[in-house]
Amino acid sequence: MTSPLFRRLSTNSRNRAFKIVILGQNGVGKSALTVRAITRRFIGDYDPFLENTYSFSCNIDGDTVAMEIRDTAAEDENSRLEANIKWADAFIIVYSVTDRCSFNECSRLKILINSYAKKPKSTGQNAGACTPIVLVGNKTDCPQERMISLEEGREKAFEMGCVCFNEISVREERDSAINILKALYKQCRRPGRRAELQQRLSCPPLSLSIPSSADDSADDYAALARQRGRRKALYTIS
Ligand SMILES: Nc1nc2c(ncn2[C@@H]2O[C@H](COP(=O)(O)OP(=O)(O)OP(=O)(O)O)[C@@H](O)[C@H]2O)c(=O)[nH]1
Repeated sequence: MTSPLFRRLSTNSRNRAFKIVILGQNGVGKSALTVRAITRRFIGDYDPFLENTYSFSCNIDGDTVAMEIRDTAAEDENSRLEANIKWADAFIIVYSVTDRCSFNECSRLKILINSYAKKPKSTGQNAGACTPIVLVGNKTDCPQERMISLEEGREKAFEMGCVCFNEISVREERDSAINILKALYKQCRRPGRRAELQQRLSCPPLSLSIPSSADDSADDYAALARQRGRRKALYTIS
């Protein structure tokens, strides 16, 4: 990915951009999601060994928001993964709905985030419990190859304490990727939102939300939460 649209960042950048790391097993579409979010384009093939951090800005409800997004490489060794987790403010964990292995990998990544994520300054809480994570099931354009149902994805998001869950097709959908980034930002950076989120995530009931593109799912999600004896989904991003 060498497009001049991208500005590569040094790892010790001091700007105050919102930092997001994309994690997931190889081949799930991390690079595709990153490129789609920044350029709205879908490019078929990406170098699986490249890890890149990109800066860009986007308009969120009239505000220009600076973001840094790190697309991690498939072969990242654990020490690199640890560094990436420590760097981030928030995470997108991606699996492919056509690949059960990639789905199982999400739980391992959540455990690593629990171990390594930045500790919130304001509280002595477990860092992982307060770390905003979005779970994304990609490749919904391959229904014949689907191995993970929407319900399984939602259940996993509950288990992992994710703030959002959505299924998308990076290939087919132009705006889903950027909507996920915006949703994550809104959950974390709006004035007062981060503290509220941390407080709620530190409680046993999980707080979950649905990006605006999945409005229809919000009621289902809330119903699932009630069925499981958990609090109704706390946020619906508009
Ligand atoms: N059908 C389909 N293919 C996709 C989609 N998103 C990505 N792909 C394809 O999946 C393959 C892997 O995509 P990448 O973006 O390189 O995946 P990655 O997770 O970055 O892979 P690594 O760099 O190896 O970790 C490529 O051939 C993409 O074209 C999608 O939504 N639908």
